[in-house]
Amino acid sequence: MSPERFLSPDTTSLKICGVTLADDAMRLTALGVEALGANFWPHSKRYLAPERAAFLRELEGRILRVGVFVNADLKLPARLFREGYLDLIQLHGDETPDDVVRLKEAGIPVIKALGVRALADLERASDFQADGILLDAHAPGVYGGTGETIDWTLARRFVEENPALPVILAGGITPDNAAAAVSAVRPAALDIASGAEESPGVKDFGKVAALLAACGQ
Ligand SMILES: O=C(O)c1ccccc1NCC(=O)[C@H](O)[C@H](O)COP(=O)(O)O
Repeated sequence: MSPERFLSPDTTSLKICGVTLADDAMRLTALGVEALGANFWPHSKRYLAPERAAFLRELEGRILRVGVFVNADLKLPARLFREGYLDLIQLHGDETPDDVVRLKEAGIPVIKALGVRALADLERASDFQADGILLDAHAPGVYGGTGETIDWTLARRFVEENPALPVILAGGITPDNAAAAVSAVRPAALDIASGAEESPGVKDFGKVAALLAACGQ
């Protein structure tokens, strides 16, 4: 799976975020999940230390491997991309438009996450020359993985007003509301952490199967 295919608006792809275990990554791949997220922010409940991430290299070409970073020194995502751990970088903190440009100039595909409370938060999207924008709950200090939903009406309007911009919808998506999220927002992808796990960093494959079905797979 290439970043371009994952971000294509033709269908809604599924990204399961916060993977910490090699076995979970293999099972997601075997089930045909398009993308997994590995969280390299040390304060996350789903933190994956780079020295424990070797399993990601074995999955090259079989599932899109997305690295989640929060206010990191950009040398870390650049190194993990260059060394074949990752296919796409997700900046999920207070990164600037220049941070995105620096990674893009190094040939690294990037998506930028925005915490959404109101229309003004969405207006920041045009500052970033990212390959896609991820809309998540606004979560000061925690940054993500909260299980809180965002206003899907605002998200749908954002998708309609930016037809050339891949939009990934996150925040509080579960097997119970995923199909409704797809039909209300029609994003390029759904991104799910807490709604796909039995405990932080440990995936629940009954939930994953239901989420795949909700995305029409
Ligand atoms: O999941 C985390 O712990 C996390 C912490 C800090 C930044 C980002 C984080 N997760 C990134 C994701 O892409 C999640 O899928 C997204 O925030 C949605 O989470 P959830 O509402 O639990 O599905």
